[in-house]
Amino acid sequence: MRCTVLGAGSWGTALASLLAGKGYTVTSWDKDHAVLDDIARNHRNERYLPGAPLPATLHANPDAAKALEGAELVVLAVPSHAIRPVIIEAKRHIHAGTPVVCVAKGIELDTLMTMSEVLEDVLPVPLHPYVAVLSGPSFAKEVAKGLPTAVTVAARWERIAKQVQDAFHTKMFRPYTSGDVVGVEIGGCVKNVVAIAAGISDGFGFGANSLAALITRGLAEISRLAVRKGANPLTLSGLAGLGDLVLTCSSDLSRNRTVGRGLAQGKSADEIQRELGQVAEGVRNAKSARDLARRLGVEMPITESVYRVLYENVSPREALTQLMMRETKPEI
Ligand SMILES: NC(=O)c1ccc[n+]([C@@H]2O[C@H](COP(=O)([O-])OP(=O)(O)OC[C@H]3O[C@@H](n4cnc5c(N)ncnc54)[C@H](O)[C@@H]3O)[C@@H](O)[C@H]2O)c1
Ligand SMILES: O=P(O)(O)OC[C@H](O)CO
Repeated sequence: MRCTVLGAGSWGTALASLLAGKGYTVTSWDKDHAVLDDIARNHRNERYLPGAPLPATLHANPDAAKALEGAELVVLAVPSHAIRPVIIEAKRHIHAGTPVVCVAKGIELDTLMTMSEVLEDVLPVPLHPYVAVLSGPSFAKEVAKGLPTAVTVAARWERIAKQVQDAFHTKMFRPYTSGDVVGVEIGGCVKNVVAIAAGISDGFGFGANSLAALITRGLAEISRLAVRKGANPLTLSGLAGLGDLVLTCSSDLSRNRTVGRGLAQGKSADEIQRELGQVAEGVRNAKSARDLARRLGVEMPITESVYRVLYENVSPREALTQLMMRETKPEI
């Protein structure tokens, strides 16, 4: 099978490496030509996955048309804010009937569309059923090391979800299928925002009680938003919901959690992101998820608090006080 992975950052490279390792013919594309050069010449991506050897069968091409030539599977692995421009550019090179798998976790600013909604907005109607999303607890660094990982692949068409599941399945990478595209997307996106709150909590030296409360109440508000968008609530207790939320809130590998820790130390989001040198989707998603929640009339107090810290100059301490001192209410 010929696969094209658009985006050669940490996640795109980890997945491209996985697919190439299965014997598929895989080509990576990115706007950063230095990264592509490193992949093609040295079988490395020192910028995003330092130290990870990549299969010699993983190719790289800076020309999107050539990279997409003959693709039977297209993976979109750029950050969520780049999905629209990238698919606008790529669509004329994608043949009808080719599954397009989005692995970015986000809600678009301004339009407040999920990634599959953005793809359906750009792609011609006959291609819509071929859109899939892959999400779940999956740090690129661990996948690149071949550590056991399970994820969810959702598509409107069961046949497409199954096709994508088969394409990614290995001894160490186990995808489950789902028909609940929006549930998988909202879970994957909003967990990044809750992870920032978890990082703040950790940065303040708060303990296990706080973390458990954030994960549980975070899941409650993620589920409220997802259900309001038509999701099955059970999806949110799966890999793309609770699974990814627990992972991201509790591991130091998480970039979003790292942002939260930096905020607790008094750094600005810009400064922390510069230091990271990689995308932390929760920063943008705090705004888009909060705007979407307001538009749909869904209460999301943790998301609202993270938004205030990032966009309204409220100090993390003050945001915590506001969060804790809201009017008391029943749990469910
Ligand atoms: N890294 C992970 O562990 C991981 C795991 C699961 C999902 N994700 C999701 O995958 C998406 C990508 O994240 P990442 O970790 O690979 O980010 P990253 O910061 O490691 O890499 C982003 C890549 O996208 C490229 N890029 C950015 N804008 C572009 C544009 N307009 N056109 C072409 N290329 C562009 C950059 O050059 C870079 O190579 C995010 O939505 C993230 O939440 C990441
Ligand atoms: O490092 P983060 O916080 O962007 O999380 C990466 C993945 O989304 C984990 O599943």
